Amino acid sequence: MVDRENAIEVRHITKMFRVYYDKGTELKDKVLFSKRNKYENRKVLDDISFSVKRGEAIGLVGKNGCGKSTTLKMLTRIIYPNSGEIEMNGRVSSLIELGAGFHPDMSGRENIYTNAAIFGLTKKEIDARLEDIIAFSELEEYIDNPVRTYSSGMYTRLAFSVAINVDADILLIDEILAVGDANFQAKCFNKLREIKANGTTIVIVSHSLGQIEQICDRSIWIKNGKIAAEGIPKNVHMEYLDYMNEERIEQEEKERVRLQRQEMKERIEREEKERIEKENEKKRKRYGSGDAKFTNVRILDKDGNPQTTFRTGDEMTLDLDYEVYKKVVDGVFGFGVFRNDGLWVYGTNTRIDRFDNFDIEENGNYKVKLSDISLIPGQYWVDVTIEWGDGHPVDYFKEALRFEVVSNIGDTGVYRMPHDWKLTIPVTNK
Ligand SMILES: Nc1ncnc2c1ncn2[C@@H]1O[C@H](COP(=O)(O)OP(=O)(O)OP(=O)(O)O)[C@@H](O)[C@H]1O
Repeated sequence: MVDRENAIEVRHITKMFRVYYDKGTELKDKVLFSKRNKYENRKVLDDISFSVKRGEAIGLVGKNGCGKSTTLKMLTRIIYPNSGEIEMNGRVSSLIELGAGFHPDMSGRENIYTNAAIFGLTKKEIDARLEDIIAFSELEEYIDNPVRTYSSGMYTRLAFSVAINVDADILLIDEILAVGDANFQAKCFNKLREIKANGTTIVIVSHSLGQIEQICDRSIWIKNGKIAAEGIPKNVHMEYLDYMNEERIEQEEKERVRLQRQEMKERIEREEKERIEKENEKKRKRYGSGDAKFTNVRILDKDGNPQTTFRTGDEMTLDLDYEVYKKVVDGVFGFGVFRNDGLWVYGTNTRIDRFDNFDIEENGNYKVKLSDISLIPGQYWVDVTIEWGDGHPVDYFKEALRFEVVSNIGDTGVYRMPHDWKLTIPVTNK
């Protein structure tokens, strides 16, 4: 011990635990990951040093899993650090694993003797304080029954009574004040203050910051394996609570970002699905046996130039190249015109137009001249087709061409019906 004033000296301790990976439950995961490294070494405490003066009471605080109990277990020598040193100056009594030394078949009284003996008390010393121990435990009626017949509360009461009556120099307590009923808790709490007043060194791990503030002179906050702060409990706890609050806000922020990312992922997936659907839709716009196919399709004006805008009454020509991959017997060429709202305006083919039967054997071209497109202004689609004689499609090319009709006349409907007015009333040109 470097400083005789110190009851506890912890110097540069590091503690690692092996954390085992979950290999997954499915056979596939087990096979895939069978050779994977099965664990990693997790550093729970990273080069921690602190000391506790004789008669001083300190509290260890920090969020779940930060290593408070691990520290206490190392002080009790239930476990050992991977590196660093711990020195304890005095007899240690620990309220960590309550009643760990109890024998279930022995009575409460017998267990008091064996347990107190472990703490180093002689039979005489135990005799002297037996009544106090039994009285504190409130187990007078049951003290000669085997402890296996005790409820967990009774068990805890007995263990606590022994541990605080063995006159230890150093008392290590892990969340002990959270056990037992409220009355017993209050009794333990008062007893601890009494023990402290008598000069016992105390180290407490508790989630109840209030309890630590009432008993301890100092708090040590452990965070990410290091000591984040130490000092007057109230001040350390304030800092710790601020941090926890910030972390909670950060968690909420993280959760918000996670939700946003999920939404974005879902949107991308939805858009991709829509894109695929559109693609399929496009594919559906062209179907047939594929024995022949349109290769180049366009609309020409009356001068033979490609054009997509026409006036009502203009001339237009559909100019369609096709390739043949397999002879189409009794082939039929056709076309249909649709307004962009889907209205079928017109349709015909070479069979309807009484062509003699012909086979489509070689690459070629066909043209359809529409000498007077008497359509009302709007957008129009043209479907072009190659079919077998029985009407089955070879290449049905839906919406292969688009054109627009413009006019400044202003009549309405689908197509301009040729018409003559004969007025019987006199008309005056103004
Ligand atoms: N025997 C062990 N093997 C593997 N990991 C362990 C072992 N004991 C503790 N740990 C891990 O070490 C870390 C610290 O545990 P410890 O019990 O010391 O935390 P704590 O601060 O007391 O938490 P709590 O407030 O929840 O009691 C945790 O992540 C825990 O899972």
